[in-house]
Amino acid sequence: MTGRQRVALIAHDQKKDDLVAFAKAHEPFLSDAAIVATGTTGGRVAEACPSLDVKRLKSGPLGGDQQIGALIAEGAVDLIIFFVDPLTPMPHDLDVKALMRLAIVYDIPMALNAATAEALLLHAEAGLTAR
Ligand SMILES: O=C(CO)COP(=O)(O)O
Repeated sequence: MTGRQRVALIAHDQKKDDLVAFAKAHEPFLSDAAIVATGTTGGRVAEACPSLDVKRLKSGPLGGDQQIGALIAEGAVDLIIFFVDPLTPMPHDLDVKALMRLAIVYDIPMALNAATAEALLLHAEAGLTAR
């Protein structure tokens, strides 16, 4: 993949600390990327990592997952890091499922937990195409 990577960052509430730590650990790579994030996640990441270019969308339960889904459909996302909380029921579970479905439809690399996110960014940082 060439050019500036377009990375979507999303985390459920119980996973936000983990995603912030992940973003800090990968700040050099992410500071070269154009980042979109759901509202609260984006605020947390931008606060912790001032060097990052983070575009904040709506909060997840208010449509943020659907906005990211729309960006996927438009071909505007190269990589998705989504730290999912599998233990808490969500009012917007259908939106989360729809986002994941579109990532599969368009074959966009998507990490749903920290271990996969590490692997995906190692790959991207090595300059390898992620797909
Ligand atoms: O709910 C989310 C993803 O489903 C995340 O939304 P926030 O980043 O606004 O908390």
